[in-house]
Amino acid sequence: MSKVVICDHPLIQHKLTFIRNKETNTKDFRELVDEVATLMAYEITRDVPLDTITVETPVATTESKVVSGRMLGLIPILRAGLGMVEGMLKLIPAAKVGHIGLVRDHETLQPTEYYINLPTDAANRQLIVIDPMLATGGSAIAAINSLKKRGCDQIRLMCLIAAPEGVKAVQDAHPEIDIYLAALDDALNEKGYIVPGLGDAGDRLFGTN
Ligand SMILES: O=P(O)(O)OC[C@H]1O[C@H](OP(=O)(O)OP(=O)(O)O)[C@H](O)[C@@H]1O
Ligand SMILES: O=c1cc[nH]c(=O)[nH]1
Ligand SMILES: [Mg+2]
Repeated sequence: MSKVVICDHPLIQHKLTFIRNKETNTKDFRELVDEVATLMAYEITRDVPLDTITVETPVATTESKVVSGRMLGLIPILRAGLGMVEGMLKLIPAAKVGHIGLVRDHETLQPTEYYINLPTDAANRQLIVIDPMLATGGSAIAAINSLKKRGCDQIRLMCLIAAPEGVKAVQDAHPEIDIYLAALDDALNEKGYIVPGLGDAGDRLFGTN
């Protein structure tokens, strides 16, 4: 079974409080999501393989580490996943970015894919699917299905906030996928929103609705 990692660094938990607060305006919300994405990028890349190279310091020649040639790819789920991309690229500037557009029907909660554009070498990359919200899990599962259909098999999932229902659904559908979260919340409400959550991530990021 995969692991679920809660990135509970104090700075992440602090910023998440302001992200949750309904009084936080769009500009601050966007900046905070960006900052938390940077901090989570640090955690999700903790196990990337390293190579050893020789480097000359002003004092001596020494062996030192660099991130190995293994390539990363970021796959934000549109729209809300976009809010986390720049923050991650600050730490992983060489990553390529692919996009999957999914929208969840407000009544049925079923996701529909309306767009996909991946790096041509996506199947050779370690991919990180990014979405602030893991609610029923339908969108994350659909995104991972889409990636697997195109030959990608190195995939992990990164979300700000998840409901237990969403975590279980992803684990049932894709048991090998590791999930990185800033918080695991209590439940879903009758409208499919995470409680306590943060509301509609896309609307809060882009000022819609
Ligand atoms: O786990 P699920 O039940 O599938 O719900 C989570 C999805 O819902 C939201 O997207 P939404 O459909 O609102 O699209 P948007 O990002 O364009 O607002 C969110 O960003 C996730 O993609
Ligand atoms: O709470 C939720 C659930 C799904 N999508 C959101 O943006 N928020
Ligand atoms: Mg939305």
